[in-house]
Formats: sequence, structure tokens, C-alpha cells
Amino acid sequence: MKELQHLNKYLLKYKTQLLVGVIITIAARLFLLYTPRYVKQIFIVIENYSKGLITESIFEKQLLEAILYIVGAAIIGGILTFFMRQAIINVSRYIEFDLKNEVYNQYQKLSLNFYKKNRTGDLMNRITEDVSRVRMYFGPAIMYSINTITLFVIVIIYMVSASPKLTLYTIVPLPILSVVIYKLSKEIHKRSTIVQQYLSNLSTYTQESFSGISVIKAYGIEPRTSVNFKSLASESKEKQISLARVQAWFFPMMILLIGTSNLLVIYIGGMQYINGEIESIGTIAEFIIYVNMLTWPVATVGWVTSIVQQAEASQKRINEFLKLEPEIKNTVDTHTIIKGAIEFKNVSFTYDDTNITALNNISFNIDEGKSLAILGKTGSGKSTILDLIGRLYDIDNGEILIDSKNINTLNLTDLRDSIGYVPQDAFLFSDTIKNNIKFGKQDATDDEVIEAAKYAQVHKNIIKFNNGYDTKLGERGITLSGGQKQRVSIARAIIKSPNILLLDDCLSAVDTETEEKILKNLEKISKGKTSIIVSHRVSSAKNADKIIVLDNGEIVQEGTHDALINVDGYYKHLYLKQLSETNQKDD
Ligand SMILES: Nc1ncnc2c1ncn2[C@@H]1O[C@H](COP(=O)(O)OP(=O)(O)OP(=O)(O)O)[C@@H](O)[C@H]1O
Repeated sequence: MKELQHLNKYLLKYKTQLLVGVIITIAARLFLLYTPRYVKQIFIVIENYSKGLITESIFEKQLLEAILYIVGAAIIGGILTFFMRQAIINVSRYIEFDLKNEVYNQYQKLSLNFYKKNRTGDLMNRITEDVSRVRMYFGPAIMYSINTITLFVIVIIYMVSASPKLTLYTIVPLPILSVVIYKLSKEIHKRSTIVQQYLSNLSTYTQESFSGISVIKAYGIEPRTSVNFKSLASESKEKQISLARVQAWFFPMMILLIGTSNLLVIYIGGMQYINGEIESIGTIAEFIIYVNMLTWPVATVGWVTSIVQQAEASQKRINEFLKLEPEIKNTVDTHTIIKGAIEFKNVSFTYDDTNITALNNISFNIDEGKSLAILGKTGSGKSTILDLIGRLYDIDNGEILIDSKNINTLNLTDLRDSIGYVPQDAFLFSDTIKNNIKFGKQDATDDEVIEAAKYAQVHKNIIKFNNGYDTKLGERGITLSGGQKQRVSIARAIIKSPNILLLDDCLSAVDTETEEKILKNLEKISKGKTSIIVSHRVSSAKNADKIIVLDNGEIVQEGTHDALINVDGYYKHLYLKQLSETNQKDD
């Protein structure tokens, strides 16, 4: 139960509703317990009438009275049972909602490394499956426990007062029932976890196949994927059948044990009646109802134990993430105004997971409002520099200064607010084009959206779609071309009007003519703002105030375009190569 202690704060938060739920639960049970007593009463009335001890009119009156009590108690008990479920199950849903939000907020705080170390499927499972299992602890587990305790205490008192001997014999099979149900529930849980695992494999495979359907069709490998699907589906079926086999035992076991208890009541009760140890045959009827009333709660003891164990295991998994301290922390409460001067001083950085040293002792600076272009072979560390400026990772050695202040001493939210970042792989959400652009500035007007799109040279493409800016993107919407995606992603950064603009090879999928236009626009709108552009093309870099060339995490060249084309090296080579390619195209 140690792990579940984390949830005590929620129990406290909803204590009033829970208390009301508990009181209603107890009241509901009390009313339902009227039935067996009045059934016994009916038997006594019938016995008295058949022995001639009461007149017909008294018989009818007493009979009617007992029936009315039974009906009335059943109605009130039923209504209270309804409110019992409403109260307790609702609380469990509130807690589920709170816990989901707590986990989600924690996920958001954790740094990129966390996401690399953990699979997305696992993160999703903890926030959905595990939280649902924990909810079962609050809802059904609490409700059935109170139910069982109340019923047990009252029923046993009633039973002992009617016949202690009969009570003993009738409750003997109940603990056996409890243990059997517990074992069955555990086995069912074990097998259903395996079934979930296989179902998840199946859905991952199906999802991937459909996402990559164009590759599958182009390579003509539909038969192969069908065979794989069939084999996964067949494994999943086997696991389902194995689960169903255990589940099938559940009710027969219950019926067997209830039957045994009933037989014991009839046999022992019958003997006692013959021996005159119990006053009326009605006591046997009363006991039979008690036994049937007790069976389900007793069975739930086993079930609830297994629910609590599952909830504990799930909460343990949730706690593992909740207890994680975010690697990148905002330690500053005061606001920082970011102007945009950037300096790297002997910075080295190694990725934790791959142990790759992406940057090795690099130093450079950009004055506020100036532009920098970073070139270099693939894997040379260009994107890493941009990630470090956004403090997505903390560095191992050296110092990064923004406006001459160590990056770690700046308010993280202010730092990120001042950055407009266009990543290498443009990511667009399944939403309208307009909302995707407004992502950079929530309160942007339609005119601002259009203006940003015009600067990013994508406006003309957007207005050609039937729904224009309201065109939906994503799985059930339109698919944009690579270049269109990049430009929408640029518009998203432009609309933010950031003091630091980071462009990570985001013009690779647009033609050189459009590239030229976008660069001109960017130059215009980023006047006085710091910008860094990562590229493989000299055309994107040539107008920058400074150009650096990276190789293997080190700066191998630094200077302006004019300076660099006059020295032998990577930049000049690239320039000449791309120049001759352009000339060939023009010929
Ligand atoms: N998130 C990451 N986790 C682990 N290693 C990484 C990560 N990102 C990059 N690397 C490694 O760090 C090195 C530098 O990568 P980086 O993405 O900075 O290069 P790049 O110059 O931007 O490459 P490209 O031009 O292909 O985009 C590479 O060897 C890469 O494999």
C-alpha cells in the first residue's frame, strides 16, 4: 500500500463526497436487509394460519404488511444503491481526471532525454491504462469493501441471533469462495495483461502498415504484410482463448459454492427444525437469502484484493515518473528580457543516450540583431547548437551566454518565449492551417496569420485549397507537400516575431527561387533581431553577417561569405559545386 499513499491527497480532497458515499452505502445495505427478515415473518404468518392460531383477516393483514415492508425496503434500498454508485464512482472519476492531469503536467515538465529513454507507448499506457487501474481502487474497491463490511457485520449478527450453529455451517464455504475468486482474479489479470500486450502489438503493426501504405504498395509487399498480420492476429487469438478459459471458471465456481452453502443451510436447518432447535421453517428461508446476499460481497473480497494489488503496481509505475526531477529546470522566478546576443564559450556536449560527442569545445558569438549561418556535413552538430540555445539540453563543459548572462541564470519560459524555432522536420498538428500558424501566437488575428503566410511564401498555396486557411491537416485532412509543410512551419515562427529566430535546414524542400524570396522576406522582418540559419546550401548562408562551418562537432571555418570563398576549404568547395550545378541547370 506504500505506493498508493501518493493518492491520499485526493482522498482528502474529496473527503466530503466520499463520506456521503459511505453513509449512503451503509444505509442502502440496512434497507436491503429488511427482505430476509420479512420473508421469515411471512413463513411464520403462514405457519400460524395453517395451525389455526390466527384468523383469516389477521393472516391477510400480517401478510400484506410484510409484503409492503419488503417492497418498500427494496425500493428505498434500490434508490440508495443508485446514489451510492453515483457518489463513490463519481469521486473515482474525479480522481482519475486529477491524476491524469498530474501525470500529463509532469510529462510536459520532463526534458527531451526522458522522451528518448522511454517509449511513447509506455508513456501513453501509464496515463491511460495505469490510471484506470488506480481508479478501480478508488471506485469499485472502496465501494465493495464498505458494502462487504457492512453486510457482513449486520448479517452475521442477525444470523447468530437466529441460530449460531446454522450460522457456523453456512459461512464455512465462504472463505473458500473468497480465496478461489482471488486466485482466479489474479490469473485473469495476468492473462489479460498478456492479451493487452498482444493487442497492442497488433494495433502498432496495423497502424504502421497503413501509415506506410505507399511504401508497401510501391514495393508490392502486401502479401508479406498480410502474412505478418495473420500471424500476429493468430497469436492474439490464442491469448484471448487462454484468457476465456480461466474466465469461464468464474461463475461455475461461484454457483458451486453458493449451491454448497444453500444445501448446507437446507440440510442443517432442516435437521434443526425437526429437532426443534429453530422456531420456524422461515429461519431456513431467511438464511438462504442471507447466504445468497453474502456470496457476492465475499467473492468481491478476493476480487478487491486483486484490484488493490493491480492498483498498487500501476501506481508504482506512475510514481516512477512523478518522482522524476526534470533535468532542465527553471530556477529563476523573475522575468528576463531577452535581447538576442549569443555567445558560445568552449562548449562541449555529449548526448547521454548515444554517448556521441556532438560538439567539441566550440566558441563563437553573434551580436544582438545579427545573423549567423551554420554549414557543415550531416551529423556535424548544427542542430545541436540550436537545441542548446533553446536550452533543450544542458551542456557538459563551457558556457552559453545570452545577452552576456549564463543561459542557466535566465528565466526558461522567457528564453523560450523569445525564440522562434523552425525544426528540420516540420511538425504540423492535426488541426487547421490557421491554427497551426497561430500556434506561434495564440491571440493572432486573421490578418496577422495571412501576413506571416505571405512572408513564408505559402499564402498562394493555402488560398488554392477549398477551405483556405481553415483546411484541416493530418490523418483525416489534407496532406501538404514537404515544401508546403516547411513554409507553414516558418510562418508559425514568423508570426511570433521573436527576438531570436532559429531556422534548422527548413528550406531544403523548397526550390531555390522560393528560397530566395523567403530569405529576402526574413531579412526584412528580422531586422534588428538575431537569426541563425542552418543549411546545406550556400545560397541560404551567403547573406549572413557571419558563417561558421562545422565538422565533427568543431568549428573549422568562420567568416563572411566574401572571406570564405577566397580561402580553400569546405565553404569554397561547396560554393563552387553549387555554382556549377546552377550554371548547368541554366544551360
Ligand atoms: N537526440 C539525439 N540523441 C542522441 N544523439 C543525437 C541526437 N541528435 C543528434 N545526435 C547525434 O549527434 C550528432 C550531431 O547531430 P546533429 O543533429 O546536431 O547534426 P547536424 O549537423 O544537424 O546533422 P544534419 O545536417 O544531418 O541535420 C550526430 O552524430 C547525431 O547522431
